[in-house]
Amino acid sequence: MPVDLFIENCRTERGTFNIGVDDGKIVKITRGRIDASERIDLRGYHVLPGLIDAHVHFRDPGLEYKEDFRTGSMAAAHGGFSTVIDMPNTLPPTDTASEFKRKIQIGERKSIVDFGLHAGYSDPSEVEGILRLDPASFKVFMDSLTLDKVDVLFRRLRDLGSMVPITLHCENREIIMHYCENIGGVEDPYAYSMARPPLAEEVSIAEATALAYHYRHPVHICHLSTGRALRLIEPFREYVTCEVTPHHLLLDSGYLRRFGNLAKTNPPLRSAGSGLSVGDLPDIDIIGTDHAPHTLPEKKRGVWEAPPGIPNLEVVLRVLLTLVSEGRMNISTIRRMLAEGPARIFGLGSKGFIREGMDADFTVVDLRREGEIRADEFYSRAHYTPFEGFRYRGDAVMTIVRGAVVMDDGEVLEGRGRYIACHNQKEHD
Ligand SMILES: NC(=O)N[C@@H](CC(=O)O)C(=O)O
Ligand SMILES: [Zn+2]
Ligand SMILES: [Zn+2]
Repeated sequence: MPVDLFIENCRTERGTFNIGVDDGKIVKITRGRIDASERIDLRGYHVLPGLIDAHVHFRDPGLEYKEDFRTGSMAAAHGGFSTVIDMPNTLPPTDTASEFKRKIQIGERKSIVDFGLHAGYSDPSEVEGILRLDPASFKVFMDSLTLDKVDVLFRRLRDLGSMVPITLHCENREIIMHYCENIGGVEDPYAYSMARPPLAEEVSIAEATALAYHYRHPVHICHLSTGRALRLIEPFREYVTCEVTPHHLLLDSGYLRRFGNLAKTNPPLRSAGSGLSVGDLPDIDIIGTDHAPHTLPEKKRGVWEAPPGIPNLEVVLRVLLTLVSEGRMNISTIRRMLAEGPARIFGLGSKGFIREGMDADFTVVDLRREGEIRADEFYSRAHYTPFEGFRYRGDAVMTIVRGAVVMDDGEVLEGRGRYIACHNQKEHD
């Protein structure tokens, strides 16, 4: 009985194999041949497990004018991602069981790649109903929620016997408000950065790690922005995982001079030398894009009114592969931080690895393909990036989701993304 698809000459870091795919799953990894209805020859390319971006904001529902599940998932496919995990700060927030269910339906109708969902949190009585819908985590913005409410979430999850992680945006609200008062609305992007100093992140991380340690509950810290923040996490690695974005890894506050609000993001880009660098990657669990699209008119507002956020789905892999081509990074780091790591932390049991029985998700890259990053070529609705003009060497040439090609040679095709139940084995029906 022929399988659906036979993918040959899949070069990976562990050697070159042929892969048999049937019903969306990897059914055979072999050096031999398999009878199949369809064939793809990947000679000359490098094959990664389908990449997973655990930190995207698709703005759907409620803010679709910025991005929606269709445009965001097309940007994901174009950027080489076969799975994303979407954040809950939509309108209304995805912090009730009914809103969570609604977003599953929106995603299954519009997404061309697979997706998980981070739940929001406000009412403790919603937690149990949301848990039944298999969220990747509960996301809390520490710059907008008081600690007593965060403590109630830890207690609720403990009482319900759940080990679903709590994902945190770590900036301390009181420190920010205090620094804002002292700076008083100066119309300069640097002033905005000074109002959200590294100290606000460090204090919030201290709170987060203390809660994780006290409750012995997994905590995932988003978009670390300084080396000091990374060192604060060190003693708590048993319970705490962390993420870095491409902009906090490679850009610094100097970019604000040239890009202004287009480089405005929370936490802010840090001064050269205090941020994170490629040398820190072994101590960091995952790379997340924090794909946070806004419109150009919104970004043209004043420094204090323009919304913070940078769209990175169509930038991150090109930037990382360029580091690989420069010998500053090993391609296995991409596999660890953009596939294995997110799958492990967020319980995507059928994804993250090229193994028999796993979903047939693949990101195919051409390590030699060169080009220049241009926001006007993005599938995202957000046509801006502080990486504008970045000359890259290495790009995604094919994205495969459960055996279906959703991007081929840079062109995004049709696709049917599926909601992925996290932290348990049952497929979401
Ligand atoms: N990172 C940002 O600056 N903005 C994010 C929110 C967030 O991740 O904090 C957004 O949703 O726009
Ligand atoms: Zn955040
Ligand atoms: Zn975010």
